[in-house]
Amino acid sequence: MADSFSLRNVLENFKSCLSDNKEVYIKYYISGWRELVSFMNSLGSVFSFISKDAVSKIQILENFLMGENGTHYLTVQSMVKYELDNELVDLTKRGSHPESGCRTLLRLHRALRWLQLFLESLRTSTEDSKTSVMCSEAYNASLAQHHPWIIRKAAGVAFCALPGRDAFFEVMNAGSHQEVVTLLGEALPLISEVYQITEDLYAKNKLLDLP
Ligand SMILES: CCCCCCCCCCCCC/C=C/[C@@H](O)[C@H](COP(=O)(O)O)NC(=O)CCCCCCCCCCCCCCC
Repeated sequence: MADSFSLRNVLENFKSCLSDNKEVYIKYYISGWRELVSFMNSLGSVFSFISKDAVSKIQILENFLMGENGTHYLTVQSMVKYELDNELVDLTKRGSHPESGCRTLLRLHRALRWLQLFLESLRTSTEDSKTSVMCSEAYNASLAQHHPWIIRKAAGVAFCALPGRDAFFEVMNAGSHQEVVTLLGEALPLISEVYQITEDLYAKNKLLDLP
């Protein structure tokens, strides 16, 4: 539910993501994204084209996880191995597997980089920092490179509708400004670790440019 969002829940999910041997559980990865999407929805309908796309990607992964081959989708590592071994991924151009788990997760993975940059700049921001500026800088340094002009344009319009820094800290629902900053300091290393493990795995398997 939109009004039950708390930054703490996001943190909990990303914490639960990592197994003892540093594999990434898809279940918690997508729960983390669901939390973030519910947060974004509470910010207003200008963001709905973004949340629709995120939800559809979360749903694709959830369907794999719940489906008959679900055991192969327990972790990002097992998914990559299973889909590659069974030639279930379109590697160079879109073909018979336009919605593979690998390419779908890659889209969220790139968005996780945006999140990491955005949260880091929120954490270190000062009273006169603007959320819209922090958000678009994080976007330009990450996701934007993968988006066509029209999406970049629409994203830019949406960013202008972001609440100011004070209100933003408020809706994160994690206590005082100082408490939010502390929590961000705890959350970021976890998010970064999940990001880096996925990035290395995708790089090793040459999956970073999946169509
Ligand atoms: C709170 C501010 C929200 C700003 C969100 C920044 C991300 C902007 C992304 C714009 C994406 C526009 C939608 C369309 C995307 C697709 O074209 C594109 C490519 O997909 P395709 O290869 O299947 O065609 N899709 C993507 O790149 C995946 C985008 C997933 C975006 C997820 C964003 C969730 C944001 C959650 C915000 C939470 C704020 C956190 C503060 C505590």
